[in-house]
Amino acid sequence: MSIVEKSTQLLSNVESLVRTYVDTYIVPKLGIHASVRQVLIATGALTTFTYVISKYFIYRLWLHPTNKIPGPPVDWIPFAGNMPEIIREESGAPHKIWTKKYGGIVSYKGAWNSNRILVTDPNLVKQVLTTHSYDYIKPPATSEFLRRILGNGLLVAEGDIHRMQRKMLNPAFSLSALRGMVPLMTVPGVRLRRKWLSQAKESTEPVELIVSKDLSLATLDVIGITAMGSNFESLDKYNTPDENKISRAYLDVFSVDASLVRVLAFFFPLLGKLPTKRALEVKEHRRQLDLETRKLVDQGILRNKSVSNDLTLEQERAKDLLDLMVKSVDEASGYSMTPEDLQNQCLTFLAAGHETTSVALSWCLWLLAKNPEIQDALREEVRPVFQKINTEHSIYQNPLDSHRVRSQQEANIPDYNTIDNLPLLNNVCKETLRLIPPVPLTVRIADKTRPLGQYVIPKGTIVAISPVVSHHSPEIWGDDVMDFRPSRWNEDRAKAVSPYEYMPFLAGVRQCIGNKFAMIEMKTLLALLIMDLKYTEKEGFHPIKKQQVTLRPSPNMTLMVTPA
Ligand code: HEM
Repeated sequence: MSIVEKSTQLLSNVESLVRTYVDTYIVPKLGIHASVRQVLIATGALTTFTYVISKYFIYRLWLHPTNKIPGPPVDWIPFAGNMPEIIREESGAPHKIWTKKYGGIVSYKGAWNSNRILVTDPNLVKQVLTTHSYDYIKPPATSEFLRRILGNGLLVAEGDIHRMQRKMLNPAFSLSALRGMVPLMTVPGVRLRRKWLSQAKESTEPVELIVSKDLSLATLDVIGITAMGSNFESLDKYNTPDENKISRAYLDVFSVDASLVRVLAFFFPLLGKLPTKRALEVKEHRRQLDLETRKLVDQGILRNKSVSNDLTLEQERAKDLLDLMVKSVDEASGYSMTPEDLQNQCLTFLAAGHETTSVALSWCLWLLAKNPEIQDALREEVRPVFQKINTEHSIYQNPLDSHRVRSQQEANIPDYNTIDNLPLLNNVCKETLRLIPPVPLTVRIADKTRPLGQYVIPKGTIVAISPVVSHHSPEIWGDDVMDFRPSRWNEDRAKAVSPYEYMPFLAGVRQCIGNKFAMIEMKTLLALLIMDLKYTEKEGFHPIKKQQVTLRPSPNMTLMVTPA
């Protein structure tokens, strides 16, 4: 259909809408003459048509300053911009093609032809994420969506509030704090290994396992123990009457769901607010999460009131995130977090912390199943370190009652540095996060009109940053960019990559606060799950990567497992 035909059709649709409006509301009230009615209809239709065409079509497609930036033409569906291909293709796929064709800054269109830019040039990414980071905020609709699930915490805070929260929360994620959390991180890993090993031993043939669900439960247990000092036991109690309400809620909230309503909500945001069955379920889960996390926060506050002040440095190290947050005070203002603040941060850590890591581990096991030699080499590397752990030690029955530092020695649990310095384990984790970054794309909105490179980006423009584009660029990584090759991390080329090109945790002032936590957790769980289990692919199983906040495997990751 040509542009003239499309416009004529649109005008006739607008005219019929205006006619209905005039006949229903204006003519009966005012009793006006037929000829006046005709003029009213014509003027109304023409004004509406002109407004719609000028704003959503002429301005956005030609006159908006971002049109000076090269980019792809819009799809043939009027007002859909480039959304059809974005929705149709795997996350980041169109962005990769555009970057290759148009360069490190690309102009494209969202729903209703809204003006968007994609930035991958590392110097420009740095400007957005570091130099002028507070001038590029999260779009309010994205924050509202995240707030519904993740609470009103660090992830959605902006400006000075973000700056202050970040400063107060940083010590909770310091290396010394993380060192003390390692023994607790092994607890869900040991339990999951035990569960899979006993399932694998049930048959002489490889056993089929849905690994992503169990990984989600195990990572939730890690964050439960290390963030909130609570032993959810999600893994052991899943689908039983004693099931933890927090794990039930998260499992459901993060289940893959790409309903038509969600796709249409890109174009008609009000649809996203409809009280659909799914929306009501999410609301109820959120209510449960609020109740349960509030109980845990109150317990955490009490726990800290009753702790004496003569703690040894060793014990100080072994605190959980909540303990550290309760004690945190903003030096400049003297502000300390209220129970509500603590609850919101905990909700954020629970959701942001477990989902991303479990998704990363699911993809990692899949990549290792596809690359048996790397899997075998990794097993050889981690076995001597992790096989020494005494899994019968009391920390694996009562993690919260054990003295963590003493338990680490008694149970031979490797310490932070030992785990962190295993070279292949490190390379495998980094390579997984390069090839399949759990957060492949994130967006900001320009809060001020300001230059970016040689262009002017007006306030209100959506700015997309896509780690997956640079992670998959042959110019940066070489021709084998799409191969899973952990050894590339020993080579100069990978070592020289800019932090604005390799950014599974993003970069700049809003870089993932949990990045070191996530890396040591991922390494610990992976080592425990690989040391005496062997993973192979299930025949005919081809998971696709679905962006559901994170890049989840769909259907759930399923692998064949045997004892190794
Ligand atoms: C493999 C695991 C993880 C990945 C790939 C990941 C990735 C990311 C990314 C890309 C962001 C930036 C999002 C944006 O601003 O658009 C982020 C932010 C954040 N992450 Fe993570 N994350 C992981 C694990 C964790 C863990 C374990 C925690 C907490 C225990 C956590 C807590 C947070 C928080 C609170 C933010 C907001 C930071 C801020 O805005 O200042 N993440 N994460």
